[in-house]
Amino acid sequence: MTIRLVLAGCGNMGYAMLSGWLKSGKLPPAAVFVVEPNADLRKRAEALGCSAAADAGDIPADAVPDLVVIAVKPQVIRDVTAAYKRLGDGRTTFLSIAAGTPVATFEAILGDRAPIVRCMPNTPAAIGKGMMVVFSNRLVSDDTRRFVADLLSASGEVTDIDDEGLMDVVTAVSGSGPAYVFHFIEALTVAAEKAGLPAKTARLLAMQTVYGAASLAAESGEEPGVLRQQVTSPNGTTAAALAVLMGEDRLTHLLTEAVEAARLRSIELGR
Ligand SMILES: NC(=O)C1=CN([C@@H]2O[C@H](COP(=O)(O)OP(=O)(O)OC[C@H]3O[C@@H](n4cnc5c(N)ncnc54)[C@H](OP(=O)(O)O)[C@@H]3O)[C@@H](O)[C@H]2O)C=CC1
Ligand SMILES: O=C(O)[C@@H]1CCC=N1
Repeated sequence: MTIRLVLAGCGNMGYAMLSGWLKSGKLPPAAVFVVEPNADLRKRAEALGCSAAADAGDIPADAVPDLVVIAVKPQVIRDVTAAYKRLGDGRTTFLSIAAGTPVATFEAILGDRAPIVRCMPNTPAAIGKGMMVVFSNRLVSDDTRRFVADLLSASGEVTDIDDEGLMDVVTAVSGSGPAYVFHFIEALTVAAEKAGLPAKTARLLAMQTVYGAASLAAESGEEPGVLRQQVTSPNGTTAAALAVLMGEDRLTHLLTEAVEAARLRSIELGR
């Protein structure tokens, strides 16, 4: 079958996206060629029905994929991208998910004919519940934008931005954000255990509470603040807890600091 998509890097995020695409049926596994040096990760991709190789040099020489997805660490991005220079003649679109790395870095390597899309996904993409934020260079045609948006929509919500400078804060909010929520689950579990619940029950309550609350916020169409007030009886238990979290805007300050730390790191990674 014709290779339509090359995935360079099938680690945490590359695999999450690949799984979402294949599950949706938008892409047949046989149309995907994975380049990944780690043998175990190659096997994992092959188990999905994709072809895989350790090196970009193993891609059939006559292959002209619609899309090359660059899903490697920002630290190796230049070397990895250079291996695909032959595909920079305008027929193949490049989609990078690397934190920090600007479109200009790819343009400098691939030349001035390559359509380049920069996307910031997150790991819930693996189950079709990701958040994908997309910035495209001027060579990406409307047709290609639609094609990429359709593919990415298999992984969850897709939104465009036209100011690339905002990608660092996007990364700090939705790219890294699932880790903040996972840590919240961990922290609530610890608090529940410290207050006397058995470990298994503590974990179940923390997990289902976050899942249920996020689902209610997404599905009810109600503002989070209104939903919060619906839980908070006057002078009740929730009010007592919220006085700790919201007093002096504690949690908001903490998250503002965390997002700023991630944003600054994203800028550093792009240098
Ligand atoms: N994880 C996340 O939640 C998110 C990650 N991202 C971005 O996604 C990118 C990948 O991150 P993540 O998946 O977490 O990282 P991983 O380390 O899990 O995956 C990257 C994979 O690329 C492999 N690799 C190294 N060199 C090459 C090469 N020359 N060709 C092909 N593959 C290669 C690595 O192998 P080896 O380990 O052997 O070097 C590794 O398996 C990063 O740029 C990150 O900023 C974006 C949004 C969210
Ligand atoms: O931690 C990181 O750098 C990557 C980018 C966003 C999520 N993970």
